Parts: sequence; structure tokens; C-alpha cells
Amino acid sequence: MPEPLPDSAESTAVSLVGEEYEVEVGPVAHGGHCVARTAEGQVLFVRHTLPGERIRARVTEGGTRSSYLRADAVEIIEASKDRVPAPCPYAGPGRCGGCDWQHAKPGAQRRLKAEVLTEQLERLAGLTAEDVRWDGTVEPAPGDKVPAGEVPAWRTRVQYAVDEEGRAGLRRHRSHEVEPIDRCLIASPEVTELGIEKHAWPQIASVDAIAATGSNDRQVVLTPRPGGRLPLVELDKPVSVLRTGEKDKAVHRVHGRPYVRERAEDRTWRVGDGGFWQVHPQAAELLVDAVMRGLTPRKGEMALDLYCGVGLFAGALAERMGEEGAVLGIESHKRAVEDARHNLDDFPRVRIEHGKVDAVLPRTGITEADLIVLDPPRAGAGKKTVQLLAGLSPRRIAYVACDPAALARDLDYFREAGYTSRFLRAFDLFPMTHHMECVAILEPASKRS
Ligand SMILES: C[S@@+](CC[C@H](N)C(=O)[O-])C[C@H]1O[C@@H](n2cnc3c(N)ncnc32)[C@H](O)[C@@H]1O
Repeated sequence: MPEPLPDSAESTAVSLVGEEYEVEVGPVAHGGHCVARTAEGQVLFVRHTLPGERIRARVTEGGTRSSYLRADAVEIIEASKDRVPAPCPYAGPGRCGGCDWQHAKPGAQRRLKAEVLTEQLERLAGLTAEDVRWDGTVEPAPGDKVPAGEVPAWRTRVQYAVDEEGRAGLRRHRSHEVEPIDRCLIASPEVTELGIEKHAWPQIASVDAIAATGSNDRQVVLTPRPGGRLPLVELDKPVSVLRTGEKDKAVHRVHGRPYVRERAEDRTWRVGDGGFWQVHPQAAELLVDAVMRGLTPRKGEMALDLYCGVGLFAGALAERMGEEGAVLGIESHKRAVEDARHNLDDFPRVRIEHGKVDAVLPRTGITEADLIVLDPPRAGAGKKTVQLLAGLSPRRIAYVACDPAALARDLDYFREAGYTSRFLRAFDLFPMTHHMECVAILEPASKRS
């Protein structure tokens, strides 16, 4: 007999966790799952399946009164032609939550992501691929083509969780539980070489492993368990070690450099304290190229790089706009601001301001900009920021987005504010997962007509 849901607002709701339903699987949905319906009409979001399959789904979350249930495909009755045996031994119902599409052919993964982007644009913004001038494809990163049955090893940063016994692994889907692993197939060879999985990590809650692209810098950031002391770290390769503070969450140097040096655009980028840098080794170059092709910066222009991290797009813009050009970057992470200033100190007309975009931008007194790049975190920029940006009357805007839902919402705000898409491109910079990266180039709607 199903148990009552302990955390349900509905006192009469009955948990359906563990119940099984034989269902026909419908379309893919944002988040790495597909939509199905029980015979009673209740919506299921099912992982480990593909559109068109007939499966047995086992409920993992939800009850009789839930607006939807989450489930895993535990038996594939009729398989999709896009299905392959998952190359990773840790993928599957109840196992590692890191990848979503281990069981799908690479081309099919990109089609699924394209369907998700299409659906999000349509449902959240009423936009078609034609409206945003997108060719409907998700482009693979060059170099990610691997023989059938193999997996591109792209992840240059991996956050390992550590279980009670000190074993490194990855978190199970929507869980704090750890799936101990011997090796992550999508980790880059340089991360794998560190041998994090081979070591015991007593008193540690998580280990962030970073292998820089284009330099030999390797780093681990350790987060101790409450009251835990740091173990002596001796890894297979020389690494710098940082530690996250228990109370303040500040990052402290244990040994080695407090930063790694990444290479992109023929420059070296210092990234400190485990701060943001694109995870796929080709992402920085690929995104800069897409953004610059879209913006076509001219000598002497004035540009903004918002949510600028360590200054990647600011540097690329400054390089192209020459000595007369000027760039203002805005970034909320203090250490990233210091790094951006350091990385771009050879450009006298680049200024980096510290703080949140919507608070700092009005204070700068800037009333016009020629070009804007914005690369916000997953939540997107939001209506207020979009209105601020449109008010600066840029001739073009490059929106770099890691979440298709936030992109769709913000494109809708931009449309309201008079900016439409000149083109949109989507990139598969997170193979085997449901994530993707998009670049939308916007211009005043008046230009388009
Ligand atoms: C997706 S990263 C982009 C970084 C950079 N453009 C790059 O490609 O390396 C987003 C950045 O925005 C910063 N951030 C988050 N919220 C912010 C806000 N409200 N205002 C300014 N920066 C913010 C984060 O610290 C992070 O560095």
C-alpha cells in the first residue's frame, strides 16, 4: 500500500513512489526527461527513456494529488532507434545524476536539445525558429566526434561528492546520496589523471577538480565536512589546493597558486578561487567566435561586457575595437573582478566594475553603448535588466545563454523593448547531459523591417 506523502501540502495525497506504469513515451522536456501520461491522465516526467519508446516507468517522486510525477524507465519494452547501451557503467535509474542522455546516440542527443529549445522558445515567448533566425540545429563542438560507443571526454572541471566512507563519486539525481565511481567518462583526460577517485577523502564533503586548458595548471578545491580537518593531499599530479571555509564559504589557499591559467584567444586568463570558466575546453573560443561574428565590433566603439567573469568577452572586444574603443565590464564576484582587471591590464580603456549588473549599470552614468554582451547565470537577466540594456540603444546585443528557458523569457522581454533576433545559434558544449549553450544576436526591430 503506498505511503502518505510526508511533505505534501495535500493531507489526503497518497505517495505513488515505487508504483509502476506501462506507458508510451511522448516528447522530450527541458531537464533531461520525456513526458508520458498514466492511464488516469497524470503527467510523468521520465528519465532514462526516449520519445516514442514503450516502457515500464517507476515513480520516484509525487503522489495522487501532485500536478506531475517524476519517474525512471526501469524496463524498455519497445526501444527507440536512437537508443544505445549506456557506455557509462554508473548511468541508469537511481545511479549517477551527472548525465541525462548516456543512452542516446550523439546525433539524437543534439536533436533532443533542439526540440527542447524549440519548445521553450514557443511556449515561453511565442517565438518560432524562423522568428529568431535559428537553423533549428544544435551544433557539436569541433573535436567531439568519437567512434560509436565512446564518449567525448570534455569536462575540464568536475565536482566530486564524497560519501561517509570517504569515497569520491557523483551525486545521484535529485539526491544528496553519492554514487561512488572509479572514473567519469566525460571528465577530460587531464582531470582523470589527477586520480581523485583512487584516493580516500576522509572529513571532506566535496572535491572540485580543475584542469586548465592550454596550461599545465591543475587545482583541487576541498570543502571539509563540518568540523572536519583537511587530509594531507598527495595526488598523482602536482596540483594547487584550495579549501572552502566552513562558515564564510570563502576560499583559502592551502598550497600552490590560488588560481589556474586558462588559454583562449591567444591570451592567458587567470581564474582564481575556482571561479567561473567555461567547462568544455573549446567553449571559450567557440563562444567568442560566435559573439564576435554576430557583433562585428568596429574601431572606436563603446561596448559593455555584463556578467563578465574574468573578462573573456571584454578582452575579445577590446582587441577588435582598437585603442579608441572602450569596454566596461560588470561582475559580481569579487575575485573574478580582480582577475578580470589583471587579465586585461594591457587595455587602458577597459574598466571592470564590481557589483550586480542592475545595481551598477545605472550608477555608471552611461546612457548609450554601441554593443552589449551579456552572459548571465542560469536564472537569466530578467525584465528590469533587459529594459535597462535596451534603453542604451546598442546597435547589437549578444546574449550568451546556458539555459533555454531563461533565454526564451529574456528574448520575450527584449522583443517588448524593441530588440529582435538577427540570428541564434545553439551549441552542444555539454555532451551526454541535457545542457546546451546558445548565442542570440539581437538588433533593433526597426532594422529588421
Ligand atoms: C555564465 S558566467 C559568465 C562569465 C564570462 N562571461 C565567461 O564567459 O567566462 C556568469 C557570471 O556572472 C556573474 N554574476 C552572477 N550574477 C551576477 C549579477 N547579478 N551581476 C553581475 N555578475 C553576476 C557570476 O559571478 C559569473 O562570473
